Amino acid sequence: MIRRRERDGQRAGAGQQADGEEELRFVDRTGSRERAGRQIRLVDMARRLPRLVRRSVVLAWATDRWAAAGLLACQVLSGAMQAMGLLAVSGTLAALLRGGEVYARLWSAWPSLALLAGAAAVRAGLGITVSWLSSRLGPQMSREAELALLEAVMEVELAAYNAPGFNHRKEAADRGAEVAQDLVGEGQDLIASLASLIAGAAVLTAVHPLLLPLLVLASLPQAVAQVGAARVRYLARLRSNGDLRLLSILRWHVCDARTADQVRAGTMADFLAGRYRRTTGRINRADRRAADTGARMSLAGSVCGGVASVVVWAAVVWLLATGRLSVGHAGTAVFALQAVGTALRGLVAGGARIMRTGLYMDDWSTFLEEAGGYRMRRGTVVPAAPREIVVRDVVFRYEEAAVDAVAGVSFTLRRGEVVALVGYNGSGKTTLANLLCGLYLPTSGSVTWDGVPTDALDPRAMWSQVALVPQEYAHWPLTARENITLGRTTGEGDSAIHAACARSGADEVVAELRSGLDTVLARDWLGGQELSGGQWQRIALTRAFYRPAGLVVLDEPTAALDPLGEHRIFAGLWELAATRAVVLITHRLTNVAVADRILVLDKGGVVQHGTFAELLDRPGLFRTLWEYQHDRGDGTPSAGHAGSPAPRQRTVPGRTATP
Ligand SMILES: Nc1ncnc2c1ncn2[C@@H]1O[C@H](COP(=O)(O)OP(=O)(O)OP(=O)(O)O)[C@@H](O)[C@H]1O
Repeated sequence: MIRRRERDGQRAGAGQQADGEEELRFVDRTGSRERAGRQIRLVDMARRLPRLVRRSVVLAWATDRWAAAGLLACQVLSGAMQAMGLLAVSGTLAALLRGGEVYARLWSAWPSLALLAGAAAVRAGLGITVSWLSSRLGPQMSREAELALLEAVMEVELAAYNAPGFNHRKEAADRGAEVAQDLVGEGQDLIASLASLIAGAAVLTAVHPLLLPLLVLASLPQAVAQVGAARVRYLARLRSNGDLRLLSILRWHVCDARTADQVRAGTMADFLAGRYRRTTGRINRADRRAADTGARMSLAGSVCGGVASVVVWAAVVWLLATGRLSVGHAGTAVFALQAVGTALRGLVAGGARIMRTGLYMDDWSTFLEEAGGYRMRRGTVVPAAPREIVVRDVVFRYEEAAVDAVAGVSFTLRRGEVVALVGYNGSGKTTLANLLCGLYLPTSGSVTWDGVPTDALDPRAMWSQVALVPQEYAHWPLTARENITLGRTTGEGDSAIHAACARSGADEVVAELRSGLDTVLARDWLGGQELSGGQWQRIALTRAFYRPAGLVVLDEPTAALDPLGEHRIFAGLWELAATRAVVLITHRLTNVAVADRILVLDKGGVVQHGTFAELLDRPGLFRTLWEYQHDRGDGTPSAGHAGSPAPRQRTVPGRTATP
């Protein structure tokens, strides 16, 4: 019956609301984790526990070896103290129950009493030490795990972000890093329970060998129930992962300053709250189902455990009645039975918890090992600024896409050239630029930098030769200086930054900043300042002017600029291209007049190429696009559109007629 409920829970979490309404849900591939979660059983747990405890010790050791060693020593000592305490109980009872005068009995019992008090005091002290060391070690372990995850994420191929499976694995790993700190407490509880169990079991066996096996058998029903409840809770959480992700994204969009105006002006509050409420409703239903099932399992386990305990106590009474056990030993057995019972329950409950944490940690460590399956495995050739980038028959298809984003493109880009990419939305311009930069690797065909394919180049060395200003550039919450240098400084200091600002038009922006280049470009920070969209774009463009890179890619570089700002950028483009290869992507066709060559893309392929004048002269997609933009009502294209930069006259040495 319990199994059937677990299966029902899975169906309900798979994408359909209880009221039958279909709703947008994240792709959430929990297949392998689901299988792992279903394996949480007593036998698997017993098999995996040593490995999990070892992992917790190794992680703790790597984080802070003194704290880890201290914790282990405390637990071993605590177990020894427990055994000593139980022996002292036995000694005390034996002395007190012996015949004779009461003062004499008390006198003979006092060494055991003193030992009992001493052991209790030492255990209390050890408990405080354990909690002190654990609270120092736990958060550190999570931070170390987070850092390792960040480092792994920065080492993956950019293409990974287009794969739903990768994002899911990354989030599962994130949860693993978050719970890494629980491993300390859980590992400690487990070691403590084990130490108590060994101590209690030794004493119990010494009292009578029948008692320990009986107690273990009596504890089994509760153990099975607890592990079952842990499995149900883990699986419920796993199946709610997609919804939990949706909630965190909704929260971010509702609270973020950049979307706050649209939430209000778009009167989206009720819509977003409704979506949030429905999602939490689904999670709550799954949680409630798991809690109910877990409680039913625990109840069944407790009832069976209760009946089994009666058998154990009956055995003690029988041993006492038949003279197989002295009264003193029977008293010791009572304490030892309680101690061992508590330790066994602790062992199982702690085991179930650490098993669950272990599954999350598995997600984390698997991610680190494989970087979500997308670790960069490129070559080691260190390139100089490229003289020639050759694109040959390049095809690129995004993971799980039905069609190619770039379909059989060939052309050559040379140092000193400005090549413009134009075309409809979604025609593959940005993807092609990312292929030139080696951010993506071709599905087939090749992109070579001076004869070396991009997958054979050392990626960091290659990207140090790339200055990319994407359509959506980052607004780093850093100083203006750091926002321009991106952490890469030259020997020239601020003078190089000011020179780049002068070329991009950001000099006016920096001049108005409260602390100049030291101003943090985010209002949230003390003394920070926020910029307008166009001011941010000038800062982003300055990055390209500042960076000593051989390839510059500008994707819609002036979309937010005023006409003066735009004029400055395009007037400075030839100067920028003097020592570099420049790729320009823009929908404002008047601006592509500055390019030496224009490639017109449609559905991922190059359908036209040529100079600005050549393309305007011929019928084709470029002229159609031009007419859409500049049609003056009489159907004639306005080739001499006022304000458009003069077509570039300079020729590039070695330029070929082919694209
Ligand atoms: N991350 C992605 N995952 C899957 N498909 C993508 C991704 N990015 C782009 N695409 C698809 O690839 C195709 C080319 O997109 P690309 O961004 O290169 O076009 P573009 O010409 O730069 O468009 P725009 O002019 O709108 O910027 C489109 O069909 C798009 O849907």
